[in-house]
Amino acid sequence: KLYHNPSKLVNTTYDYIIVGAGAAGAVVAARLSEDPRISVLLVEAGISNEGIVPATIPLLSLSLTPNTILDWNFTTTPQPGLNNRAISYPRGRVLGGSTSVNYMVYMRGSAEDFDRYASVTGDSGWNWKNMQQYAKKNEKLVAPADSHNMTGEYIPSLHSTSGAISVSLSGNPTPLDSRVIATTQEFSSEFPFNPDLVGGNILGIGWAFASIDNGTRSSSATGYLSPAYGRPNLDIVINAQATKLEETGNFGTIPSFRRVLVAENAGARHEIILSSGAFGTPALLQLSGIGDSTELRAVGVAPVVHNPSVGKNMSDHALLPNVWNVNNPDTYDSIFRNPDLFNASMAQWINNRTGAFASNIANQIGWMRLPESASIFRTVPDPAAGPNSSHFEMIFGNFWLNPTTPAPPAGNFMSITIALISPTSRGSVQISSSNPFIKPLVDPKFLSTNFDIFTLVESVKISKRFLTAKAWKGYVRSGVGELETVKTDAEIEAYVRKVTNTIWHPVGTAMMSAKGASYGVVDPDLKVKGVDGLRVIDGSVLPFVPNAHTQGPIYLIAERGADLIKKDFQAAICLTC
Ligand SMILES: Cc1cc2nc3c(=O)[nH]c(=O)nc-3n(C[C@H](O)[C@H](O)[C@H](O)COP(=O)(O)OP(=O)(O)OC[C@H]3O[C@@H](n4cnc5c(N)ncnc54)[C@H](O)[C@@H]3O)c2cc1C
Repeated sequence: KLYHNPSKLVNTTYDYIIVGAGAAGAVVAARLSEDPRISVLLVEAGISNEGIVPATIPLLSLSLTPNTILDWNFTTTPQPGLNNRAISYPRGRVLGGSTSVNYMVYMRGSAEDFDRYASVTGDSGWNWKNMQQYAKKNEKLVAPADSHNMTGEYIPSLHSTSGAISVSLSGNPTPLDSRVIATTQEFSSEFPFNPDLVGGNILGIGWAFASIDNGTRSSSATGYLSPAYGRPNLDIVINAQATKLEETGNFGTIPSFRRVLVAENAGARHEIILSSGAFGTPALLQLSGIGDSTELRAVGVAPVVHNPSVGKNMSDHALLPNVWNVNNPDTYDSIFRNPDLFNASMAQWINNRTGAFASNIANQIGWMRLPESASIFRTVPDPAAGPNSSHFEMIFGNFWLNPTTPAPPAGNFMSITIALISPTSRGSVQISSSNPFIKPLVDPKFLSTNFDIFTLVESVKISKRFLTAKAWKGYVRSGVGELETVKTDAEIEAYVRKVTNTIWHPVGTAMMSAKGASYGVVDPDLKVKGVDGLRVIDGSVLPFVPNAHTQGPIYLIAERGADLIKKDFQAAICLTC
């Protein structure tokens, strides 16, 4: 049952309470409630996704954040690496969490990402091979909105057609498509074509998948929660911000936390699962006395469990929007600017779910490495997950793809927006008050290392080289702003620091580590270290940001997390059976 107000909840005790209905929380709620013996409460601070039409139209995802009712509206602390700019940092606050407002690019990560998670946690269950069973439960490959023949754009055997989230190739061709692919042929050694970006081998440029079903967003709310709504053992409460977890006793010498404050007190017989995302989860742990004791005392929170790793180790993909003027009116800029074209695109989408509105931001993306001879490797070890993982991503947008700077009133554009995939900067999320309604300080420490700035500087030169292929002759006119004029490394660095922002993929703030490790927040089974009755299942457990837009890997983590809980539940009831 869906409750709109936490004070109306009839039950106050459940087997499991999940805090946060985003990518991960929705998966866990749906999977646990498949078992009719398990009662589940899913608590979500935001509103329902039902009836929010722009959130269903893929291209309008650009309008959903920042600073809307669907967004937590975080802002970073001033970032020295970005000339002290404080940048807005959207997070979904709605059923489906950030999957209801995101740009829908869908990947799983590189095989090496998951193998590294397995090796740093000492749990082979996180390795790529084992995680493919969860990829199968998550992905449902469907036809693109325009039903075009997909031959050559993907490898069918790498995909699942039976999972919960609908995934498709772009259903709207753009003038960039043939040019990007022709460049992979002309410059095949530097920019090789990748025949399928989802299968774990991510290097190269290929066709992008998106969580889109028949021209409509597929989110954790539509893919996981909607089919579970009628279950009598699942309650969902929205407009309900959890403000604190309460200590309920102890298990041996360690404290138990099985109650959560959501207007009323709600208690869990088995566990509370924090799925509040990379900002919400560490904040809730800290508000509940789990964190660095000195830092907690400084803001008036009584420490219960000293764990200095809570809120630390944040990593994210910094985003560098490189935009060029092009000689073609057929870019999305025209649609956004011209009410007649906008209305025609909307009418087409309403009529048959096709056209520009049925697609997301990019039809092709590329995953690139710095050359092995790059001078940075003389002083810095390669931070990538392995030799088949990337240092940066190229996102090819048929428009002004710069989320933080509005497009000018005239002109047509293309973007090669760069995401820094293997950053070495690490930031933090830290409450500044014991008041749960005061937002935590979010400090990603963007571009605070030599490796990060080196990589983005090189990526500008590499992107410019990409556009020297024959396919772009007569198409690209000039770089926008300083992009056109910067030449020396110092000039490019100044440009990078001026325009870089984020692609909103924060992870690591409640990172998992091996059992018994002296750092980390959760064990490999996602249970909070030094605490009984509490797990974290969301992006915050990932120790390194993956080679992917993060929803896919987080869906997979959540599928396995739900499996781990179900096994423990079975074991617990068998003690008494
Ligand atoms: C604008 C934007 C664009 C993006 N584009 C892409 C993309 O194209 N492809 C991709 O793969 N990824 C993308 N991402 C990232 C991706 O969506 C996230 O990595 C993923 O959704 C994170 O999953 P999560 O479960 O950790 O957190 P979330 O999905 O953010 O869910 C956390 C949930 O917890 C709720 N919550 C938080 N605190 C509390 C509390 N105290 N009480 C109750 N509820 C609480 C939140 O409201 C939210 O619903 C994008 C993100 C954003 C913001």
